[in-house]
Amino acid sequence: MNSNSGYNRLFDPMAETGQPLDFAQHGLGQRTVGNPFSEKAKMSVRNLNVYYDDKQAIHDVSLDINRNEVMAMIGPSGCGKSTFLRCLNRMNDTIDNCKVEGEVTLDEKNIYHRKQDVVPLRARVGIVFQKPNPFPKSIYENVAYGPKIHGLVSRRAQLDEIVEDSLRKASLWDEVKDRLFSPGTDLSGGQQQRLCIARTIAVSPEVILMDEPCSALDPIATARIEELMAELSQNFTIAIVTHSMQQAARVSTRTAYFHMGRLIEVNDTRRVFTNPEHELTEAYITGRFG
Ligand SMILES: Nc1ncnc2c1ncn2[C@@H]1O[C@H](COP(=O)(O)OP(=O)(O)OP(=O)(O)O)[C@@H](O)[C@H]1O
Repeated sequence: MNSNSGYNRLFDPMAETGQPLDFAQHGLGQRTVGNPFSEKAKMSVRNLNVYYDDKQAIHDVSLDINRNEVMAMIGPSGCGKSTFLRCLNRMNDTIDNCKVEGEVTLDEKNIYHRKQDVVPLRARVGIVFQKPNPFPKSIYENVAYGPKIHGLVSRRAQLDEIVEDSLRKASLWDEVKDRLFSPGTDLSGGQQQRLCIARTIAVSPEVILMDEPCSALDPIATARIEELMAELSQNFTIAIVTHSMQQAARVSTRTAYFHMGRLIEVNDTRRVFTNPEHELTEAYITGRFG
């Protein structure tokens, strides 16, 4: 990749003009490089634009997320990763000043269709947040709540089975099996995050969204969650936003690089971290900005 003044300016877009970089002027952001599309898509996003009041946070993003893959979303702070992720299960609907345009499909059905009920949608596309947020209820109730409200069980024995199975899949069962009726909030941060993952799994989602799920955790708890992601990807489709490039490299099969609301590059994770196609991706992964 050549070094020239235009290229160098990309590393510090504010430096010369004091204005955000004009992507059109640099011929950037007109088209995502790499492989944003796939024939095995579980979810497809087309021409997504997202605004907070008049400010545009996502610009014309199109991307497919495959069945049983772990897709990592990376990029500098404020580039729109979380906004994009929240569009995948309409969590942005809960933000008053947020407007979403474009199409997002799950198994080829538009999730923004006016007849789409968001409650079953969010059971099919679950989300785990940055900060573990167990309900102020017992460990058991945290996991049992979703299956109960979604009417997935009719008998107590069935519920017990789902709770145990979900806690096992979240790699937490052995640590909590003797204290299922103590408060979820008494667990350590890492255990609470695994409890939140168990809660998400309990309603049999097809896709799990994770928004920086390890940022509040220590390295040991982080390693547990990362191992878990590899196991979960055998049964679920996972999209994860992470600030940690090491984490993206460790857990994901494909990586999407966002920059100032644009999707710059999507490629196999190994390719992104060893031989990125776009100069902006290269600048980011080599630590020249972000
Ligand atoms: N509720 C909101 N109201 C107004 N602007 C918002 C809101 N949420 C996000 N934004 C803006 O939208 C842009 C994208 O934010 P977003 O949180 O999606 O980025 P991000 O890449 O996830 O950032 P970070 O890595 O810092 O979490 C930013 O400019 C942010 O300030």
